[in-house]
Amino acid sequence: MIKIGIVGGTGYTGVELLRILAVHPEVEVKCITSRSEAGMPVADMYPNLRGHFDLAFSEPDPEQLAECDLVFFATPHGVAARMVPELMKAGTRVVDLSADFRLKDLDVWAKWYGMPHESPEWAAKAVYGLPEVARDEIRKAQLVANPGCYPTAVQLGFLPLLENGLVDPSRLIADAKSGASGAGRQASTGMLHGEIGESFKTYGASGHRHLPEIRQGLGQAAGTGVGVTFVPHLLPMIRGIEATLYAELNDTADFERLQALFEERYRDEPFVDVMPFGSHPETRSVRGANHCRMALHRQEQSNVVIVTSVIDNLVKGAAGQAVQNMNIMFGLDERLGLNAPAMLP
Ligand SMILES: NC(=O)C1=CN([C@@H]2O[C@H](COP(=O)(O)OP(=O)(O)OC[C@H]3O[C@@H](n4cnc5c(N)ncnc54)[C@H](OP(=O)(O)O)[C@@H]3O)[C@@H](O)[C@H]2O)C=CC1
Ligand SMILES: CC(=O)N[C@@H](CCC(=O)OP(=O)(O)O)C(=O)O
Repeated sequence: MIKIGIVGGTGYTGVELLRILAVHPEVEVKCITSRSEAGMPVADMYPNLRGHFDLAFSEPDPEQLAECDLVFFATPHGVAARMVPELMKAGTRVVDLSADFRLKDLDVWAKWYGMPHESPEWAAKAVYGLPEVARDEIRKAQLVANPGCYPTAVQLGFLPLLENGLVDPSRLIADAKSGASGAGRQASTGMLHGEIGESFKTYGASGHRHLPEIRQGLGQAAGTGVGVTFVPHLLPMIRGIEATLYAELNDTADFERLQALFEERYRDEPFVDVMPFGSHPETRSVRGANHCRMALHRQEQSNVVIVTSVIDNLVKGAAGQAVQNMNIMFGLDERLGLNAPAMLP
């Protein structure tokens, strides 16, 4: 059994990790940390986990964490950068759900996250954990930077177009919407039901910290710098991201082969579903599931290809993708613990 530690077990992504790991046949969760709830049985706080975990939350203890085979960090930015070097020295493997190890340019990281990076050495060595791009590197990695939620939905939708040089990489648009769980569990006025219910708004339209992450990933796929306009929106729902992506085709004749190209690109990917041309993927079709569903569209007399891409921000956008990465790192079937279809309605 793989011995697992989770730092930040009381947050939304932490409890989602527990929900997935509760039915994973190859893992044993050894410690789940929370500073504010240390001593409280996990199942008292999260009754959905009654009967699955006997553990109580504990203070983060570097020695106890170093005894694990793999530690997930489900913590705010900055925590993993501080704690990871010691775990690396102990030979423990890490999947970090925060953004600490996602960006290779640490000046850019410091600008967006408002602090200097505390572990430049490991930021350089970390593997960006988008399995559909970096499966072989993830297999060998000691430290995996789990992608952000918006960057997952956006990159998966654009990748086939950019990898094949079919669109103008300088004029990409990602219009993305998220449910409120994307902001985490800590209380804030802006996230009260009374503030976001019956309403819909953009935020971060002049710049969001996922923009440099999206640029980095798409730039690698295109083999050149990309120009992306990324605008996030907050939806009055709990889970889910929908990203509507726009790109200008270099040659409209290519349109005919786009559907086949997308199907071929993702044919062997267990968690990417290319739906029939013109479909409208819904967030509820991936709710609680590790899938990204996408579809292609074209409007009459237009050279713009539209890709709509949906994920559950807490699953393929966070905890599910983290478990997928763990499965790859330990040579397991990638789908273990992640086979459940979405909940409908
Ligand atoms: N929510 C989402 O959809 C997504 C989130 N992420 C990222 O995953 C990470 C976790 O997100 P989320 O679960 O939403 O966050 P939450 O705010 O819901 O939870 C944060 C957790 O971290 C713990 N924590 C906070 N500060 C520290 C610290 N200094 N040392 C140790 N533990 C700490 C908290 O417990 P306590 O304070 O009691 O120790 C809590 O358990 C974030 O970096 C987030 O950006 C990534 C993709 C999607
Ligand atoms: C709705 C909402 O607030 N979403 C969050 C999503 C970001 C997130 O989860 O952070 P990571 O970079 O760790 O992925 C936001 O826009 O800040």
